[in-house]
Amino acid sequence: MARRIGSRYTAHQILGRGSAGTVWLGEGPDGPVAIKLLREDLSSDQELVGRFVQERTALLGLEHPHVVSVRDLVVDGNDLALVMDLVRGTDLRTRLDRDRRLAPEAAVAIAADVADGLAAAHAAGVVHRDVKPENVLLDMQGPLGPGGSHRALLTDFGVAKLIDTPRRTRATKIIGTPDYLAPEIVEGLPPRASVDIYALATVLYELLAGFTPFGGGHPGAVLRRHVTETVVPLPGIPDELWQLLVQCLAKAPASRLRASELGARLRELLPMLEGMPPLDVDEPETEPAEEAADDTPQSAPPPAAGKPVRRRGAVPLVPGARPADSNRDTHTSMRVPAPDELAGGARGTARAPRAAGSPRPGSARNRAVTRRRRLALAVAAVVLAAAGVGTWLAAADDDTAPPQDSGNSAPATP
Ligand SMILES: Nc1ncnc2c1ncn2[C@@H]1O[C@H](COP(=O)(O)OP(=O)(O)OP(=O)(O)O)[C@@H](O)[C@H]1O
Repeated sequence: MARRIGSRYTAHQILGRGSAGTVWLGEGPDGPVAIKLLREDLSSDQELVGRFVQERTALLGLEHPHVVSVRDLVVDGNDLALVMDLVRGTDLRTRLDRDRRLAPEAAVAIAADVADGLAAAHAAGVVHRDVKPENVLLDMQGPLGPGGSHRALLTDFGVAKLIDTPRRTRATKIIGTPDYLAPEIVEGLPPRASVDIYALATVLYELLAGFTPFGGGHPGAVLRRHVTETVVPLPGIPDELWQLLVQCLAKAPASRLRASELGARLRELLPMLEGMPPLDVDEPETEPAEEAADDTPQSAPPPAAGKPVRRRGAVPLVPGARPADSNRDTHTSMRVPAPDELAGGARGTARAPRAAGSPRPGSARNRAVTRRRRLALAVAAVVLAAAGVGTWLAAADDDTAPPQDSGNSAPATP
């Protein structure tokens, strides 16, 4: 059923729902548009409405081929709406759900588009703060790009910032999507442009691998990994691409590339990646939920003991929000962990991509492989002990957990 939004727009049909509201296919004076109608509890918040109006210029000013432009802001009675360019296509999460992994050329082309969009935003002083596949739209009506990829456009600019008002989120709270949160945010520092680079590198890793570098298990474990763990190389990834990922996933924000440079470097890699098939990587084991300590996010239902939890996110962007027809819980709202919580605990760590076909940790097959290796090691121990180097074996005993560097340094190349 059609619905009037302000005096100039009509919303015809729901395109989808997110945690902040519903996106409608609509019509305006200049043709079709997408209208994001914010949830009623948000639109009735006077402080939030004030911020929308204040940020109007920044939100409306962004024009770029890889950014979904906001055309208008409507404040009308109980309605608070963002009127955007309509993108005829799908979002990158839907594409990933369908294909699981993309060929490196297509993945890099999409990431380069997003980097270019970010470069324009950062030049205008706007930090996105919520770069993730859900916020990348693929234009399926335009011409195809490298590797058959569709043009990618970044959407939802400024929305995270607007909703993240001091009253809603005290300084000790983290707002965002755990898998894509830069370590400095986890540590409570204010988000700068480099958080978008970290999030984009996480998205690129996910496009290549089919999972995020630090995701899996309870959101608290995910946040800790961002701060303490080093990204583990993906089997078969070209070295130049890996180095770029590592640089942009650096713990130190200053070590990451700027968006414009990242876009240019990614495009330089495209010819080299032409025709390369998707990487042959299996998803690492998801940790059981009971690893969650006392940092259960607000409003998240307690997971059943021992039951694996879903890989992404926990609770909506705004406490109390529940996407009505979406099964994607993509945001978290948690307190900033204390330093000892971030540093401590091996639980939920030691995730590593496995080459396809290699056994999962803890599986029967893995235990059989482990037994065989232990036997081989025992035999080797006898030989080595005879040679007087038996101590070497003690260090080599744990063959199931890959080495994890908890520092900030870049890992070795694959
Ligand atoms: N400008 C647009 N043109 C076409 N479809 C859009 C547009 N913006 C959003 N959509 C679609 O509307 C749906 C909901 O988008 P929305 O931005 O509200 O949520 P989200 O980003 O998926 O989740 P969240 O807001 O919780 O991060 C998505 O499936 C997206 O594909």
